Amino acid sequence: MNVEISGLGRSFGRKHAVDGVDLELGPGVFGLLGPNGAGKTSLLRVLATVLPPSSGSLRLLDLDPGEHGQRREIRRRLGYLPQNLGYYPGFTVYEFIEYIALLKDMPPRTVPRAVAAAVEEVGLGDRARSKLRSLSGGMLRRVGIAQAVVNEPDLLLLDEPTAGLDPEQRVQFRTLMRRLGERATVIVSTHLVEDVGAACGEVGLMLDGRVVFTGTPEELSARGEAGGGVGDAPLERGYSAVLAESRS
Ligand SMILES: Nc1ncnc2c1ncn2[C@@H]1O[C@H](COP(=O)(O)OP(=O)(O)OP(=O)(O)O)[C@@H](O)[C@H]1O
Repeated sequence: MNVEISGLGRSFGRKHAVDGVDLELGPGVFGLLGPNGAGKTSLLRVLATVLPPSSGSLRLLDLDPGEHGQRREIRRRLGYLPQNLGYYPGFTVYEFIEYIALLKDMPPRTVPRAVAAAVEEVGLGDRARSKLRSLSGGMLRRVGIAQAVVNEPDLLLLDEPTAGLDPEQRVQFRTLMRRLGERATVIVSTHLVEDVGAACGEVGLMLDGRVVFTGTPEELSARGEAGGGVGDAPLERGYSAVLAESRS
C-alpha cells in the first residue's frame, strides 16, 4: 500500500477540516470528489507532507512522514500540484520544471531528459522557452502538472488539475493519469465528474471532513439509479444521491 491512513484528522481552530479519515490505496487513479469546503485540499496537503495531521496515523510509501529522514525520502518520490501553485514569473517553462526536479534531488544527469519529457507530456514543447508570465491560465496549470510528474512519482497528488484546461488537453491529461496510475498511486481532486468516469479506477466522496463513499465509478453511478439523485449524467446522480443520504 502506498497510502495508509487511519483516523486521520486536521483541524483549524475549532473547524475539523479532515475528520477521522481511513483510507488504504495501492497503485491506480483515485478520484476525490466533494462539495466546496468538504476537506479535499486539506487532506491532499496532509498527504503531501506540507500540513501535519492533528490526529490519527499516516504512512506513505511504507514510510513515516513524521520522521525527518523518512519524510525527505517521501518528498523525493512525491509529486504534488497544489490548488494555487506559486512560481517565479521570470522563469521559463523549462527552467521552472528543472528547478523543481533539482529540489526533488533527482540525479542531475537525468534532469534534462526528464524535464523535456514532462514538458512534452503536457503539450508545452513549443513553449518550453517562454517565460511563465507570458502563459495563459490553462498553460500554467499544465506547467503545474509537468512539475508534479517530472520525477515519475510513486505518489502523485493533484488538486483540481483540469481546472482551466481545454477539452483536448483534458483528454491528453487523462491519458497521462492512466499511464502513471499503472505504477503509481494517483490521487486527483476534481469537480468534474467526466474526469472521474474517464480516468479513475476508484472514487472517494468527501463531506464535512469525512469520506462518505469509496468505490468504483460504476458503483457511484449505481447509487443514483435508486433515485434521490439529481444531475444530467449517471455519475452526477450518484454523487448527489450519496450526498443527500449522508446529509439526512
Ligand atoms: N488554513 C485554514 N485556516 C482555517 N480554515 C481552513 C484552512 N484551510 C481550510 N480551512 C477550512 O477547512 C474546510 C475544508 O477546506 P478545504 O479547502 O480542505 O476544502 P475543499 O474540499 O478542498 O474545498 P474546495 O472544493 O472549495 O477546494 C473549509 O471549511 C475551510 O474553510
